[in-house]
Amino acid sequence: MAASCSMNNLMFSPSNPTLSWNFSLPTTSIPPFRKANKRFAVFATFMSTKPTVLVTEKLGEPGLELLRNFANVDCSYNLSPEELCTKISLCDALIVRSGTKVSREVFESSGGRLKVIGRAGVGIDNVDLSAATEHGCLVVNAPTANTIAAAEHGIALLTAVARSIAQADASVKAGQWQRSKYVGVSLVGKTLAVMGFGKVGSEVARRAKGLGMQVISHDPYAPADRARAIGVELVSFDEAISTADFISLHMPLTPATLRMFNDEAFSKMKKGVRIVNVARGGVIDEEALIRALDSGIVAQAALDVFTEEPPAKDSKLVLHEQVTATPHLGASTMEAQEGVAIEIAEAVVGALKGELAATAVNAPMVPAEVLSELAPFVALAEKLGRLAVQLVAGGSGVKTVKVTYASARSPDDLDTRLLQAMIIKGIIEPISSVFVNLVNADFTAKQRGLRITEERIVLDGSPENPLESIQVQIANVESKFASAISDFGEITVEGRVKDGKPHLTKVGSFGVDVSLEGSLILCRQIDQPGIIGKVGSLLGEENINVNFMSVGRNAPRKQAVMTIGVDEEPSREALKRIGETPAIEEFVFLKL
Ligand SMILES: NC(=O)C1=CN([C@@H]2O[C@H](COP(=O)(O)OP(=O)(O)OC[C@H]3O[C@@H](n4cnc5c(N)ncnc54)[C@H](O)[C@@H]3O)[C@@H](O)[C@H]2O)C=CC1
Ligand SMILES: O=C(O)C(=O)COP(=O)(O)O
Repeated sequence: MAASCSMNNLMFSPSNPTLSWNFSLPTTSIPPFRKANKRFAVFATFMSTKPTVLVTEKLGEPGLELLRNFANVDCSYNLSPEELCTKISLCDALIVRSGTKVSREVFESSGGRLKVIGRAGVGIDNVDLSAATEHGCLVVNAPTANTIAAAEHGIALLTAVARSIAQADASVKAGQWQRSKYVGVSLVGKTLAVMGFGKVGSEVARRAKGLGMQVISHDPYAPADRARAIGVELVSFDEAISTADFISLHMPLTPATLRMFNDEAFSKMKKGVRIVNVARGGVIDEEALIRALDSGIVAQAALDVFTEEPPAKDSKLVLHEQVTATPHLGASTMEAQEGVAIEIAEAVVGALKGELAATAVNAPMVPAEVLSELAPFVALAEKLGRLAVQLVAGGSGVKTVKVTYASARSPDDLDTRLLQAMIIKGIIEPISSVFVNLVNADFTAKQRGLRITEERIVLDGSPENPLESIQVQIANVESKFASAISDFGEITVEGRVKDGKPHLTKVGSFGVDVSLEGSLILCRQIDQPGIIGKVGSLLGEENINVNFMSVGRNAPRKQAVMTIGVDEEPSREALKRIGETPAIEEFVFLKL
C-alpha cells in the first residue's frame, strides 16, 4: 500500500471547532469508508497510526518528549543533502535549525508526504519557502524563545569588541602580557546604531540604553512609537551608519538585505566603527568587510554568523586579527534551547493535527477567536466553490471568479484570506488531482490561470455576524444547468450560514433555501401543483433520503428552481426518471 494518503485539507469538524489546514499521514489501515467520508477518515487515521517526524539538528529534550507523545521521532543529525532527500519520503514533518538546507529537492523527494517544516528558531533563510508553498507544505518557526539569548549574545560581543576581550585572551594564553596594546573604548555616551528594530534589535537597544549608550535605529518597517517608548530614534540607513560608533545588525536575510553592508556602506561609516553581527552572514559583503578592516574604517568586528557556515578553515575574515568570531551561538543558551524546542514541538504537533499554526511563515496566521467565528463560513465558502465549478459545462475553461461578501463589518474588520483559499479549494479540487490548502491556494490558483476578484457589500445593521452572505460567480463560461446563469451572464451561487450550518440561498437569479449537506439535485420546472410530490416519491421509491427541499420561483406558475438535498447518491436510473418527469425542463446532480 502507498505510504501516504492525502485527505481533505483545511477542514472543519463541527464537533471540534478547529480548522484543519492539511493532512497527509501514512497509514496501513485506511478505513474502507475513507473516500465516502473524508472528514471522519482524518480522525480515524490519527487514531490508527503515528506520523513520523525527522529531527536533523540537536533539539532540547522537552521538545523531543512532546513530539514522542504524538509521533515517531527520528533524530538523525549531520545528514548529507542526499541522505536527507532519501529519508524525507518517509516523514510527515521535518524539524531543523540553521544548519540544514531545506532545498527544493527535499520537497520534490518527499513524494507529497512532507506536510510541515518546523524551524526551531527564527531565521528561515535556510528553507526554500517558495518550494514549500508550491508543495503545500506549511513552514512554522519558533520566533520568540531565543530572542533574549540572541540579544544577550549581541551585548556580549559589543562589550567584547569594545575591550578586545578575544584578542587579549588569546595573547595571555600565548604567554604574553600586553596591557598597553589592549586599551579599549568605553561604551557610555557612545552611539549605537541598531539595524533592524525587531524582537532582538529592540532588546539589544534596551540593554544598550542600560549601559549608558545613545541608541539610534534604522528599520523601514518598525513603528516609531515603539522605538520612542524605549528612547530610541528611528533614522535613515545613511544617518545610522554615518553617526554610529558601534553598529549592531538585527535584520533578516532577504533579497533586500543581502550584502547591504558593502563597500559603499563602509565608506560612509565613521573611521574606527565597531560592528557586531548576530543576524545573518549574508547581510555583509564579507570581502568588503575585510577591506574596511584593513583600511581601519572598521576597527573591529564581532561575527556570530557567516555567509558559509562553518566558514572555511583558512577564511581570511575569521583569521583577521580584528575579528572576534563565534560559531553561530546567538540562540545557544540552555534556556533558549529548551524554549525553542517546546515552541517548535507544539507548533509541529498542532500543524500535524491540522490546526492552523500561530507561527506559520507561509500561510496567513488567523487568531483562534477569528477562526472559530469564521468556521461555518469557511465550510460554506468551500461548498459554494464546489457547487459553482460543477455547474460549468464541460469544455468551458474556468478563468474568472468573482466573490462578493455581504457584511455589516467594515472591510478592515473581516479577513477573507481563509474564505478565499477555501473557495479556491472548492473550485480546483473537483476538477483536478491537486490538493489545495491554505498554504498553496494562491499559488495553485495562479498556476492554473484562475483570477479571483473580491468585492464587499457593506450592509447597515449590527456587525454581530462576520458575514451575511457569500456569492461566488464564474464568468465567461457556459453552464450545464442554464438556470444557474444570472441575468448578468455568470454562473452564480450564493449562500448564508443559518443556525451554524451552510445554506444555499441563490442559484442564478432564483432564490432557494437548502442546507448544504449530502448532495444536491437542482431542477428547473414549470411551477405547477404536484411536481414536488412526484419527484419526492420517485426518490422514495429509489430509497434515497431527502434531507431538504425548497422551491424558488420568480412568479407563480412560471419557471421555478427546485433544490433537493439528498443523503445518498441517486442511481443513473433514478436521475433518468427525474429528467423524464413532465414539466421538468433541466436538472443537475451536484456532489458537495
Ligand atoms: N545568531 C543567532 O543565533 C540568531 C540570529 N537571529 C537572527 O536575528 C535576526 C532578527 O531576529 P528577530 O529580531 O527575531 O526578527 P524580527 O522579525 O523580530 O526583526 C527583524 C527586523 O528587521 C527589520 N528589517 C527588515 N528589513 C530591514 C532592512 N532592510 N533594514 C533594517 N531593518 C529591516 C524588520 O522590520 C524587523 O523589525 C534574524 O535574521 C534572525 O535570523 C535570531 C536569533 C538567533
Ligand atoms: O533563530 C535563529 O535565527 C538562529 O539563527 C538560531 O540558529 P540555531 O537554531 O542556533 O541554528
